[in-house]
Amino acid sequence: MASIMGELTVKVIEKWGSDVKARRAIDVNGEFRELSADIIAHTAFGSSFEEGKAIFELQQKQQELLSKILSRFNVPGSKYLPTSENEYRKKLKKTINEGLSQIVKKRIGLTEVANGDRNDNDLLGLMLAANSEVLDEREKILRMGLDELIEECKTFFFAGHETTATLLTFMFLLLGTHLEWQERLRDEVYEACGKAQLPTVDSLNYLKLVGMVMNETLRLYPPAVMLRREATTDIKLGDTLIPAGTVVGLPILAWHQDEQYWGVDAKDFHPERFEEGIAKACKVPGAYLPFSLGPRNCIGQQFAYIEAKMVVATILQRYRFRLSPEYVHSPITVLTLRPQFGVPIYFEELV
Ligand code: HEM
Repeated sequence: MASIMGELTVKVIEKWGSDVKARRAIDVNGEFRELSADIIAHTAFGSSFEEGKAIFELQQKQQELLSKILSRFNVPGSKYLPTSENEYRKKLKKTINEGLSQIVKKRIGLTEVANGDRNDNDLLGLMLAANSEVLDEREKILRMGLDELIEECKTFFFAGHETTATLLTFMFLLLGTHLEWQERLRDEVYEACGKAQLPTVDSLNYLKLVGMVMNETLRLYPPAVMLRREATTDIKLGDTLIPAGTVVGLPILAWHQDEQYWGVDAKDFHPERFEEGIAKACKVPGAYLPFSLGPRNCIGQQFAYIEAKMVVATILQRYRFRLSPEYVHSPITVLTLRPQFGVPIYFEELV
């Protein structure tokens, strides 16, 4: 999986060649969104990645539409009216489900007829393998149907694509303005991974400074700025009663930048705070939750760490970079956080 991440990153870098030579700025937000979509399509669907990516692109349209709907006042029941927007929404959903259903059915067919011709190491293969093992009565009940498998594929793309792209984008914004940190990270990458060869998962484990900058980026720019939880029973929090059925918003971004938890430099880029790990960085460790906490926390956290380290290390090996003066700072939330006007970066090839 990690080698695919590295190979896809190199492909993207090669595509930048003419812009770099002509000293044109590159919007890394667009590039990282495409790269993370490619990575998740390959790791989720293996050899069927092209079909998977086409479906993911439709899912992206669905996300943008949902964000638009959520940001305006909606009359209850209006989603059932035969408006052109509602028709488009339904059509998108149908096309996505049919496309994914075909990929899954094709793979089930391959699994049954030609064992040697399938790739079980991708996410879909692993899900199908786990799904076909019926060990006892309890597991039989847990088996997923086609609809559930399709929903899982959609969740993985939705949850694992924009989020990692946001992390990478803001990391480049910060490293493109804190050039001394960029140099420190590059030295670390050279030492752990060498100057030219693709980093391995083992070598990524030695990238402590890269990990600190990643944690600090997720603190300042958490891709999920707000989480919601519904109280299933009446709950007392201090003196406040939260009645069952109440939806409570958890303001992650506000907690991540609160001086009472982080100190007076709460709004500044200061990766050293993570030198001794996450638990020691904050006065209240539960106030740092870019991946949420508890039983529904992020299942893809390690995947995201490996992906981000691989992309950053591969680029640092080859390029020095700085933020373009054209950059306009205006982060917005379109379900996840993103820079409204992109992040233009000038790259310079290292010889
Ligand atoms: C920097 C990258 C990422 C961030 C910041 C992030 C953040 C989160 C957060 C905050 C949640 C909890 C949502 C909630 O409770 O409402 C979540 C859930 C989830 N994430 Fe991630 N995520 C990232 C990358 C990924 C990746 C790469 C994958 C998949 C490969 C992934 C898969 C999931 C899934 C499947 C869930 C739902 C878990 C459940 O409901 O049980 N995430 N993520």
